[in-house]
Amino acid sequence: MPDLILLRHGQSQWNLENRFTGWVDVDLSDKGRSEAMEAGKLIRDHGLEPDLCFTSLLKRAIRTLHIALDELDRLWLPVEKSWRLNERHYGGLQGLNKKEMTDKVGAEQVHIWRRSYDVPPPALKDNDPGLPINDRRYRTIDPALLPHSESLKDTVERFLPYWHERLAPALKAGNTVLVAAHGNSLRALIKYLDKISDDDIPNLEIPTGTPLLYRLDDDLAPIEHYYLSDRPAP
Ligand SMILES: O=C(O)[C@@H](CO)OP(=O)(O)O
Repeated sequence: MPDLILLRHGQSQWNLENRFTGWVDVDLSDKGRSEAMEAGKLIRDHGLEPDLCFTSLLKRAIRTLHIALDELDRLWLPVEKSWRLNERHYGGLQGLNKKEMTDKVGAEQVHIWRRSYDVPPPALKDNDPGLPINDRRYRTIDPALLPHSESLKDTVERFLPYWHERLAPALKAGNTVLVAAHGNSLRALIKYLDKISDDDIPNLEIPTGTPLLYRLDDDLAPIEHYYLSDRPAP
């Protein structure tokens, strides 16, 4: 029975400041580091032993993973990083304050940008220096694949090839897999795993730094899932 542990990064500095973050490479806050440590303890206390780790190209997820692995005394584990696990790209909203935008354009518009399934936020312009195409870490990626902004639907479409090519085979081979990623990239994966409808997905929220265990059958269909903080160790 393959086990998949999903871990949203701990609180970031921009979570704390209530700013749209997306692909901006913001680090963890002090609270985020503590959450990551706690996540490692929970994984250990529940007797889980990850074999392989996957994370994004963004330091809040990478650092969360490292802190959790340090707590597990498993810093030696193989870690694969991919842009496909990155947070949803928030386009022209990146860096703006969510409350200030709510005051400016109204709560309904902000909710559409944050949680609608297929409405992308305003796109970055072609000459924007902040475009991923100008960032060296994405230099090996086909530029046509790199976003100017993304809806959750777009995030699902770029995440799922990675599931099929890397995560699913690792699970089928019998590995316990730990994925340290982001609120919306994990919402994209969970939408697929749990067959959540486009209409229901806006209601799914994932807390920072709390391991979410999926127990899967041999075809990788979920048998059960729960947050490790929700139950005492078996
Ligand atoms: O700003 C972001 O990138 C995300 C995650 O923190 O925010 P939201 O919950 O609004 O999608």
